[in-house]
Amino acid sequence: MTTAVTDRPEPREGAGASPGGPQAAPDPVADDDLPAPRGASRRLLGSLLRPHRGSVLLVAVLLLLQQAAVQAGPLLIALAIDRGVPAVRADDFGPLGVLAAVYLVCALGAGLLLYAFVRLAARVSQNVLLDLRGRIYRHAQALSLDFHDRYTSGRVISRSTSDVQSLRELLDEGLQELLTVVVSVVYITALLFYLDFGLGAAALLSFYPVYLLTRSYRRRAGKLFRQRSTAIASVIVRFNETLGGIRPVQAFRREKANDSAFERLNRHHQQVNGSTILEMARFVITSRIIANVTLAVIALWGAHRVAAGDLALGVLAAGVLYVRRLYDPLDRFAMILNYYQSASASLDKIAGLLAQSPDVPAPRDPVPLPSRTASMPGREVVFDQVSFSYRTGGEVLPRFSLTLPAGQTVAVVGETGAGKSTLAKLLARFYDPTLGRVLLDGVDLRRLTPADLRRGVVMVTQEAFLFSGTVAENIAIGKPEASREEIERAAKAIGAHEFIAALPEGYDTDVRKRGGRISAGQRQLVAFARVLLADPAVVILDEATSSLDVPGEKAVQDAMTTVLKDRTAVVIAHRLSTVEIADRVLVMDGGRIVEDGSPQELICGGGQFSGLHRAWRDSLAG
Ligand SMILES: Nc1ncnc2c1ncn2[C@@H]1O[C@H](COP(=O)(O)OP(=O)(O)OP(=O)(O)O)[C@@H](O)[C@H]1O
Repeated sequence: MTTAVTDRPEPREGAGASPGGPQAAPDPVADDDLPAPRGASRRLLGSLLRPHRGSVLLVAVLLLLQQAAVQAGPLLIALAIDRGVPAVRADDFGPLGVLAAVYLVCALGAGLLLYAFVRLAARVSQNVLLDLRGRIYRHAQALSLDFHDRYTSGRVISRSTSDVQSLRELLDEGLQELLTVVVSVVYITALLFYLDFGLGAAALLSFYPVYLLTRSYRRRAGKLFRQRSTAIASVIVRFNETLGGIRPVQAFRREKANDSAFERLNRHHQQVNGSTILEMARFVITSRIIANVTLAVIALWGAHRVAAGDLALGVLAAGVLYVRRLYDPLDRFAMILNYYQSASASLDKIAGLLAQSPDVPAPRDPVPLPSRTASMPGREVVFDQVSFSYRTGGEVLPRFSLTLPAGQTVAVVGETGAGKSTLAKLLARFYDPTLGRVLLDGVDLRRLTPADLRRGVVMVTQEAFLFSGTVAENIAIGKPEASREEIERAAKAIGAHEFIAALPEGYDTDVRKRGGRISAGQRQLVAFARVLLADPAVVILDEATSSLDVPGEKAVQDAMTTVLKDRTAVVIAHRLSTVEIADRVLVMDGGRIVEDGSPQELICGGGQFSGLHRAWRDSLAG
């Protein structure tokens, strides 16, 4: 994929219909829930756990052993009451001593096994989350600009933060308890049947209302958890957009309006959250009622049977203990189901994101670019019968063909919305043409490897973007293996060396977020040095519309001339002074190239450009 060495906010969806174009179709990507194929979440979970199969199996074995040790307790107590105590009455301390020793071993063993289980389970879950976060990050980076135009970055952040977090809660806290509950229920029911068939049957019967309750809770809470995850994503999106655009927010005094919009989203999140808590409270209260009724019935019925000599006292004591243990985790079960519901809603959303495929995929059968000698200026660019529509709008560029010979500097001018940036983005392969081909030295851009494309074409957009890191690191993005000498040479050629050397730590100065510590013109210079170092055959420059201060402008203009030299260059020109350095000018209007010629030809030609040029000259004279 082409390196966008600088960045510029893209128009949002819906802003893009061409004048008179057909109405935009509803956009599935505009929703928080991206469509995913059936079973995608399950497959995702499977693929995350598969590398840890061995550990997962060991975790299961540890849990089975640990629960066996824990659940042996009441059985040993029953034996102690019914066999150990009568033996003590007959002065035989042996059986009770043995039972006490076994009890102790079980208690200690259960503790040790729990420790091993928690350690191993934590390691598996941490590795799974590490893998998942990495997958989301890599996938989001690989998705095309078209996707990011429509699915805001806040949503991607929400996927890799709050959604991964709910999965973490399930894996770290919920899953362990869920497995413990399931295993203990199986053990306890079996033990109750072993102790006394009636007790086992009574416990089994009481599961039915619990099952009905759980089913209805899952259904209702599932819906609420989806809503909650969407609501928190909206809060994150709003945060992200506000802070990402903090300059316009403050410039236009949008704080109050933003506050109330945020308040609405925040309140909605609070309400949905409140509903989930209420739903959980309903579950807990009802399950306690079921538990207490079951316990009372078993105790009364058991006492009656003990009195009738039908049941041993120790068995009743163990039965009551087991039934308590059976229902004790029910309170936590609601919480576990919460984790589960919330995590499965999140997993669906993550699977939806990961199911999106890039619109500009890397080729399966790449074609290498013809080799280029140092003396060759740039590469030839051909737009062959190209037309283009954005996915959410009508046709923006009707079919056209265009050849840019190697080494030519082409200025593209035209009214706002004429299609200049779209043309440039097709050349940078941010998008693929709807019809036709874009060729670089005769090779379709779609057939180039990402590395060849990166070396072939670089686009510098209006807002020179600096990543956090040092100035040197920011320049080296153009060529990661570059030495310090190469970096400095590029900066010197661009005319950026003086200001960089004057920074507190020179090239090692951290530019901080978005290069806030250096001026807009200086950022532009760093971005140019980056391109010079990358040395692409074709450079596309989306010239800044904002005027810089006069000395700054001169420095930027000089740097631009250096960057354009000896390569094929496409400049989206907002200043007519830039056009003067071009070999050729393309005038665009409504997505069509309406004039094409050298600056002199067009100035004398009496078309749109000559009018624009006259107006510019007049404004300079005035
Ligand atoms: N991501 C997008 N999705 C849908 N339509 C878009 C998108 N980006 C641009 N458009 C539409 O395509 C048309 C051409 O836009 P483009 O950005 O290429 O114009 P431009 O000449 O570069 O304008 P400017 O000088 O203002 O940057 C416009 O109608 C615009 O609304």
